[in-house]
Amino acid sequence: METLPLNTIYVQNLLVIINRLHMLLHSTALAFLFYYRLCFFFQPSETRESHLLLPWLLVFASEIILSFIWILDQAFRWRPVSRSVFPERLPEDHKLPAIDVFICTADATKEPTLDVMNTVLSAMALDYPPQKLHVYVSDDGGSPLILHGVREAWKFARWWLPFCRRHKIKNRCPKAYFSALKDNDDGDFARSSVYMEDKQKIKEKYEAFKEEIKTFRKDRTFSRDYPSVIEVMQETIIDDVDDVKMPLLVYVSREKKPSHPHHFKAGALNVLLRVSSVMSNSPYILVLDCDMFCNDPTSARYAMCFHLDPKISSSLAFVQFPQKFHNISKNDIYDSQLRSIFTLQWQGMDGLMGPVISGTGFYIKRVSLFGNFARKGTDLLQLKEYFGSSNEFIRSLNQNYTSDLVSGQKYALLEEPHFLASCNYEIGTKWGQEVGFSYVSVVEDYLTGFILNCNGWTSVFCEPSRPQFLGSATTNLNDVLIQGTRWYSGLFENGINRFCPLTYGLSKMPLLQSLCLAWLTYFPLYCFPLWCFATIPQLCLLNGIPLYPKVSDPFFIIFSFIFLSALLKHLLEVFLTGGTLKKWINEQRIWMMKSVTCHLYGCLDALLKKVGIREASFLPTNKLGNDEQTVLYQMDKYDFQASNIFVVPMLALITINISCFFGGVYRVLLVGDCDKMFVQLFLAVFIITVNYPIIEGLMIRKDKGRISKLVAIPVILATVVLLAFFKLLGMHSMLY
Ligand SMILES: O=c1ccn([C@@H]2O[C@H](COP(=O)(O)OP(=O)(O)O[C@H]3O[C@H](CO)[C@@H](O)[C@H](O)[C@H]3O)[C@@H](O)[C@H]2O)c(=O)[nH]1
Ligand SMILES: [Mn+2]
Repeated sequence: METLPLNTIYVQNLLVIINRLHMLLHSTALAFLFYYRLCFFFQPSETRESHLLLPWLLVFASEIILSFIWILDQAFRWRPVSRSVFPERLPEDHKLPAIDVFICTADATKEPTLDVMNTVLSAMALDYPPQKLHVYVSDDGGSPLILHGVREAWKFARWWLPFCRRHKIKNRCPKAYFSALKDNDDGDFARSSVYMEDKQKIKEKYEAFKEEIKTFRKDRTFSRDYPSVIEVMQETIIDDVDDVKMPLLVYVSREKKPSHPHHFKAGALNVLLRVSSVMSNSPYILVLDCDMFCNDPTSARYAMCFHLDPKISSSLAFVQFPQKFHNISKNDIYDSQLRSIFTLQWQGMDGLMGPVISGTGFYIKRVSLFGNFARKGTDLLQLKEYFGSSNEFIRSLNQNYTSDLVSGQKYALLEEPHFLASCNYEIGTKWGQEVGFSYVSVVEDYLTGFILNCNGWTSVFCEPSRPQFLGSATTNLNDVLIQGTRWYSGLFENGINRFCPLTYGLSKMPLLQSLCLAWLTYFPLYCFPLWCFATIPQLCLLNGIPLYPKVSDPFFIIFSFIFLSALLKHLLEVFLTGGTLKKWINEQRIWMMKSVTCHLYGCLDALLKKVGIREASFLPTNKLGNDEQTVLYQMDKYDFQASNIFVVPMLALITINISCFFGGVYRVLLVGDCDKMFVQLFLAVFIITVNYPIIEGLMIRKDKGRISKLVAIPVILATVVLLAFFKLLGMHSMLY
């Protein structure tokens, strides 16, 4: 029936009440804390407990930054919602709009060809009319391996797609399907012998396909200089598969020149955006990272439940599915799943203007990426300044456009796509600025989403219980921190450039939405308070300088309340999203580890980029599982075989905390001022306890992931020497 809604939205009322109550209590306590600090600074200096101002200033600055990030974070908790969809109410297949799928790959050594092809196959097998589905593979490495892989995937798909359709297979990524332990995916057909026969046959085909990809060898040339290659897979093979309806499959490797910036993934997506315009020109686009396979074929229909909903569709830019990963361990020591973002914060934004783009797993409306071109009118010259000089592309902006390339089956005529995929095409145009995915930041996903919000576009977050997409998360410390450095650099950079959410953003969207976006750009600033809290109170403890109220002071209650309220709220959120006590501790731990390392490097990188000392870079993550590392991760053992720039700060900080704790206890026993120094003693104990795995990694573990003594001993010695020096300095300054 026409009148039944395609989707519904619920406000999570209980959570709203809990959140707002907590906001009220916590912010009141924060107000008291500020009052306490300010009183100290306005005291006449003779009556002050401590003569040294600098440590107080640093600790207060840290408290200000933490409170600032906390306030921004509350915007996510203001109005969390959830949604459900009714795909069975969608119009008939022939009325559904077409979809282009963009799959990006960049590096055939880090992104195994077979896995990329599994993603391609899972996308081709989406439950959607095949003639309305067009899959484009962007290969940023220009690798013959990938091209060969795509050709083979096309051949295998002629078997795979009918098999999936015939038996209504849920798991349409062949690798995942064949490696599923139980046959729970076989559905109603599990016992039919026809199915079992078919399964055996397709398994053989898959093995042959795997073999074909494995044995293909071509010397990889690591050149950054090659012309574009575009190949449309065609129905040339007439074998024993009869008349299979196949989606379009296109391989695109854009032109690359060393002299020409290629803008990483955003650049690749923009090329696909243009090339696809003159081929299939579908109104909706699904973007996938090469490792994000479709775990469930229904996502396209689910997305259409929003895009075709007349109540929201006119301003709706995209439907975002959560990033989920197939390689997450139970306790997830690195929080590789980004729990808070995908189970909490995106629901929160969904209740406002909608989540930002998460890079992969979103269905976006093509026109939303074209900026405000509609307002520029139809002046051809102006349009060319905007979109570049391809007449064919500009014709494609017209909704009724049908490409000669596809409709006439004239795949040989690929001149226009090559022109659109060339290095020079974008020169002098608005691509990467006002049109397409943004080049301003390496986190093109965040910034493109931000700009969409600024232009008034909204989004929705769709999170069915069965994950629609599954990718590979980084699961060793080094990769986690390198990836983090790239993200936090990219995010923080957007807080200090002209797209600052609190200035530019605030003038263009509702307050709460801009606060969420501001949280995303400013949370890398955690590095400052966490470095301060791991050093300043400890050094002061060593020298008997109090920074916090005495236990007998009423303000002690305020500080304890804030500490407990933050921890318990986090614990509650972990529990409510299906986590355990262990998961909670692990999140606290990795938060500390990340804050003192990759948050710091990310912020520094962004600052250096701003003054022009550093260039943007994008190291794709490793999607090849390393067995040893995977075992460590599965056993909840931190893999400290990481770069020294990450391990050294952690070691130094834990050394400071341990030494200052013992030094502090000794001093307190000698002087008898435990009342005054209690908070600082407690803080050191807390940090040591949370970071216990570092001590274990150094003293107890014997496996490959332990901390190497060769690195540790010099760091510890140097830290202790510095501390002794500092202690002497402190005594000196107290005497005089
Ligand atoms: O020059 C490049 C670099 C990367 N990629 C592709 O971009 C995708 C994401 O790269 P990945 O190495 O997996 O980085 P992640 O940090 O895991 O990616 C997350 O963060 C990115 C922003 O930093 C988003 O673009 C991604 O969608 C999001 O999953 C992969 O498919 C790559 O092949 C390119 O196409 N060209
Ligand atoms: Mn990835």
